[in-house]
Amino acid sequence: MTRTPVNVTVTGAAGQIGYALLFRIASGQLLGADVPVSLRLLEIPQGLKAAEGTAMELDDCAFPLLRGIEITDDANAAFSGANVALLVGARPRTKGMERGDLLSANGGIFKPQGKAINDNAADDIKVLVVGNPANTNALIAQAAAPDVPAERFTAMTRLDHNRAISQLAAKTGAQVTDIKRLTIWGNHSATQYPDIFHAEIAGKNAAETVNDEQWLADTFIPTVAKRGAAIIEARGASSAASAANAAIDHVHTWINGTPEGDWTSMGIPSDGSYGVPEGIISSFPVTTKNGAYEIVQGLDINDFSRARIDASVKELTEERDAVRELGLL
Ligand SMILES: NC(=O)c1ccc[n+]([C@@H]2O[C@H](COP(=O)([O-])OP(=O)(O)OC[C@H]3O[C@@H](n4cnc5c(N)ncnc54)[C@H](O)[C@@H]3O)[C@@H](O)[C@H]2O)c1
Ligand SMILES: O=C(O)C[C@H](O)C(=O)O
Repeated sequence: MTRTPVNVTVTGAAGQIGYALLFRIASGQLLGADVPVSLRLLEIPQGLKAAEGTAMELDDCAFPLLRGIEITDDANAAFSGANVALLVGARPRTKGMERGDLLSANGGIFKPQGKAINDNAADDIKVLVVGNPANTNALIAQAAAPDVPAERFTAMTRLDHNRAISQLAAKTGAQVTDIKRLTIWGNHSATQYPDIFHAEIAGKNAAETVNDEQWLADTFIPTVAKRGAAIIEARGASSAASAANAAIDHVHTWINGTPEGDWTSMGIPSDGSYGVPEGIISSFPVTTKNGAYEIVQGLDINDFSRARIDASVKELTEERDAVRELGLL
């Protein structure tokens, strides 16, 4: 039986994340080895030629699942019939620039794109915002798409999740595959809180296994939370291949489900769980099944965690208030 291709729209397709992402989508790693895909690449006019070059390379791979590539600078065309939208195109943070500075620079991009999704995407559209500040950009896009269920707009904290697993594995000598139930709470920013109190390493509680609150507070949390800045410092450019990898993981898990006994982290519109104000897009522990996600409920939040979740959520409410004042909500 021939399956109808899934339409995947990627914005910022000519950028460095786009370059690391598109070949993996076309090869089947986003949706599955038996799912044909049709790509829509959205760029600004100056990016179109480079996007065409990437499309030539995609053709040259002769990917069996790739059924078409359209390149455009028109958001309405790019999101027409989109089933999955990866909103990557944005201005990346450069050396010394704080993420808060990016709000007004990037906010203007996500409002029209949210409207274009509202007006043109398929009914089952799933949106992942990667472009920073990802949580608040997702909120702006979601607010501009009143006809799309709010929960379809998500922001990427999977890179933080993967970074935290890798750091914890290195500290304990475990394999990354031994680590389960880790959570990123809050914003994709330096205030995020990687929580290991409910995590497990080979079935044992991670915080008890580490048993070193000073390492947790002074090394683990800042290393994970400031990893994006450390990569910029080292590479002179923000993370690209690891960000593309996390975007693949995020969408793949959303569609295909979390493994039994594990969960993942996603930036999603809060329903008020864990005292996070309803509506802001904050990272939570979630399980996924049949293309839908649910917040993991009933976790005990100790004082150490509470203070850090609250600090990141406070930053998110301030970002929301700032974009509201800019007329972006
Ligand atoms: N959430 C995360 O974990 C995470 C991780 C890494 C990077 N990022 C963010 O991802 C974004 C992209 O990073 P990059 O390194 O690929 O940047 P890049 O500058 O290499 O590419 C961005 C691309 O977006 C395009 N673009 C700009 N405005 C656009 C618009 N309105 N419509 C369509 N395309 C547009 C640009 O022309 C450019 O080609 C940045 O905001 C970066 O900070 C997020
Ligand atoms: O922090 C940044 O701007 C880069 C990116 O979000 C990252 O986490 O690598």
